[in-house]
Amino acid sequence: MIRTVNLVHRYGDVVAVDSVSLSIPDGECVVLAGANGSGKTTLVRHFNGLLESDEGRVEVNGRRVGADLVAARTAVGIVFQEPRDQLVAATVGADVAFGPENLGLGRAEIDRRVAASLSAVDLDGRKGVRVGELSGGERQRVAVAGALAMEPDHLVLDEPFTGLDAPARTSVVDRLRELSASGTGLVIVTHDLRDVLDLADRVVAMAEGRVVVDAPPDEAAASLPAYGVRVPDPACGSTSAGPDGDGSSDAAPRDRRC
Ligand SMILES: Nc1ncnc2c1ncn2[C@@H]1O[C@H](COP(=O)(O)OP(=O)(O)OP(=O)(O)O)[C@@H](O)[C@H]1O
Repeated sequence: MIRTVNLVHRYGDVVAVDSVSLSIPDGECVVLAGANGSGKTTLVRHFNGLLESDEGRVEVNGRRVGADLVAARTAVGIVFQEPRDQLVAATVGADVAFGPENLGLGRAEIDRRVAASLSAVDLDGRKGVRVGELSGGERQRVAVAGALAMEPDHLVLDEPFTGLDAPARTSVVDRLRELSASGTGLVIVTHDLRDVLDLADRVVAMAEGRVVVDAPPDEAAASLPAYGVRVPDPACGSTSAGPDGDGSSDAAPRDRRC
């Protein structure tokens, strides 16, 4: 369980997260939506202690995050927007092994985790491949595998579809669907719900640092465009976004999907 209580984060005069209280039970798939700058990334960086709060607190499994960072980072894995920046080793296998090695696990356990994590993202047998030879979608999946190798209760993905073409997006969504079905909690950060709405148990939307929507997807969908969040068009072939979103690219044919 991830829990924030009246969490406030400021960057100088900017209140990026403004008194957010949120509980995310184990196993739940939450889509965290909102326009650019609404505070999503800042909020999730608190989930495993990458930032310190100005006010309020964050707990993971009932413990304050700052009191046990290793426990928080083991329970909550985060994959950021640009996976290229997160791959730390030369080969796929070495990269995925990096986290478990830092936990001080034995070789057999590390090898088991690497194999299971690569299998979960459909990259079985690719551990010897050099990271530089991977496509964008494959790099994203290696980043997810690296987080999975920590065997987290919750996997947080910040804009996991940025820069991916349609087949790569589909591949990542398929993997996320399987992970969710196998019990891993997911928090998917996005300003575009087209790929993920049907995965979600719950949609939380932010605007100006506050939670403005917290509801099941069917209920949430109608109010999201007003907060700059693209939602799938039931007629298929177009999307809608409010004035605060980046709906300017909606008309681009390459961006359309059903
Ligand atoms: N390192 C930083 N220094 C100063 N201001 C920041 C910093 N990071 C974010 N901000 C500001 O905090 C607010 C929230 O930003 P944040 O990145 O958390 O929002 P977001 O919803 O994740 O946006 P995006 O979708 O663009 O990543 C914005 O006003 C942003 O400009």
